[in-house]
Amino acid sequence: MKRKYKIAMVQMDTQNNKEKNLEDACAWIDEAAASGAELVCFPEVMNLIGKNTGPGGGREPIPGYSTGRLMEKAAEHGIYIHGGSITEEIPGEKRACNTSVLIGPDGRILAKYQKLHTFDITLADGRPFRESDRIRPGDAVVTAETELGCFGMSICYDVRFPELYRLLAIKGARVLFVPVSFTKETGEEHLEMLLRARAVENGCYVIAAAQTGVKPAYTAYGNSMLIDPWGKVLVRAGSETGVFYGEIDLDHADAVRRRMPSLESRRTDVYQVEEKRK
Ligand SMILES: NC(=O)CC(=O)C(=O)O
Repeated sequence: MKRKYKIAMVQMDTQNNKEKNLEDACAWIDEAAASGAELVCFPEVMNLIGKNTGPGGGREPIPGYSTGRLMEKAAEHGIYIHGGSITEEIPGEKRACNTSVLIGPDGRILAKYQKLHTFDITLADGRPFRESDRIRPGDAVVTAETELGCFGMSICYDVRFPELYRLLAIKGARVLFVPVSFTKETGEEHLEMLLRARAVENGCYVIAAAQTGVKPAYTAYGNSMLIDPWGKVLVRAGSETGVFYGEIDLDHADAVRRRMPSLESRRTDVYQVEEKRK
């Protein structure tokens, strides 16, 4: 297993032309691979936001067109790609899923995760935002064992539910994916705090590649972040698009867990988080 490697987070301003979004994503993958990144990570809804004005449809099966493009790029460069998320067509279902994939260096999908917690809130200006009108929540907690260590999967609003991350850590995760498209208002107040808390309480790296820019329903916060297991913000973007680089060091992650053994000190005789569906 590789203990130290370079990662790339792609901060995107995804809009309503899927083909353009994917062309940009592929160019960023080429750039990241050329600079030595072994894992490239994308934000939530990386391929399309809004009604597609380019060729092709909106929702897709997985594997399908967008994940196929990422799979080709992973195989071409021999790297891992975390595909942020896309809107997944579910056969026979009215609602789609908000779904992440992790793709291995041979171009195959290693793990697929459907967002568990849908973002149903009232926005700062009083408008309701109900992701569950369009998105059916998933029902599985997903980790992926790889040559780069064990990854825990999650998406955006999930970051507000610490039980999920505790379960991911118990299942072996050392690096947590949190692709986001946070609103500017909630991001300014909460995003860094939530990401750092999930990192510290679980002794894990957190990779949060973000959406930026003005979307149909809200302005996205940007601020992609890589956090280390001690809670240190190693890399932080602003509101610009582009590729941001950092390093994962699993020996450092082990050292942090030795220094602060809070996972081991849990009182499972008094309380427990439990995975209900396997
Ligand atoms: N957009 C989201 O899913 C989450 C978000 O903006 C928030 O939790 O705040």
